[in-house]
Amino acid sequence: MPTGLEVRGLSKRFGGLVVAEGIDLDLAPGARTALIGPNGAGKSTFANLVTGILRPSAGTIRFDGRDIGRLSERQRVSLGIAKTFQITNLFTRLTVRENLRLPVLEREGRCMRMFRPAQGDPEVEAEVDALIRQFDLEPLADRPVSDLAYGQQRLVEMALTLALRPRVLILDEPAAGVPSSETHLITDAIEALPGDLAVLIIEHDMELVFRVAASIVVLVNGRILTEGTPDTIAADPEVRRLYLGGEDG
Ligand SMILES: Nc1ncnc2c1ncn2[C@@H]1O[C@H](COP(=O)(O)OP(=O)(O)OP(=O)(O)O)[C@@H](O)[C@H]1O
Repeated sequence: MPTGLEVRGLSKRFGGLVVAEGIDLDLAPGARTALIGPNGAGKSTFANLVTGILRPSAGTIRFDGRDIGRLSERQRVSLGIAKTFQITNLFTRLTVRENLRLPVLEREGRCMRMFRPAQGDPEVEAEVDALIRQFDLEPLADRPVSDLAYGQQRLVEMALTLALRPRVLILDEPAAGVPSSETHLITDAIEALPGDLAVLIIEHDMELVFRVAASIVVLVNGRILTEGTPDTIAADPEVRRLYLGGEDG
């Protein structure tokens, strides 16, 4: 049985506007694939189709061989398909540690415990501590999220998503809005993700993309223009002309 995510012929129309057309994409365990393309190419739409936020007009989405195209977003999360939380989902007045407890408890179906102090639960605390260590957040763990630099807040966002224990992780513009002096935090965090996790990175920062991706898919006008290793993509004249800003770019 095939493992991982297998997308075939995925299409999406908004009225007469075609925003995804016949997209085929596989994400096996351990994949580090970047989805790049100009503004409006359909990258976020693709992510929303995979996570179930949007319904496709045509095509199939399989996970471990099972057709998941009709499952809700929540059902897909419980199977292990997760997209990074947006920063707006962080409780900025709560500490990093307090924020991280929430998805751990949520995953365990123990939301009710939020009404009682959760810090007494050693299993939850051990897991939260491990996430804090993984993302190098130890010195900040007991500070309110609002005290953190933007890049660090984006790390908390990634840690929150990892707390759901996904098998496929979609990072939707993880470096967007992050000052260049903090981009290394994001790159390092992506490089430190579990080796067997399948990761799809949607990102405009080409330095980040070329550092972390093993494979790059170029989307233009809702269609895959080309895909390949970073070296192949960097050398592709059409990609350079259409996306990377010309032959000299
Ligand atoms: N709900 C919607 N209704 C109508 N059109 C939409 C909707 N969502 C997205 N679009 C259109 O779909 C196209 C693809 O948008 P999408 O956000 O997926 O592109 P993108 O590649 O992620 O762009 P960016 O890099 O700017 O985030 C755009 O033309 C956009 O205007």
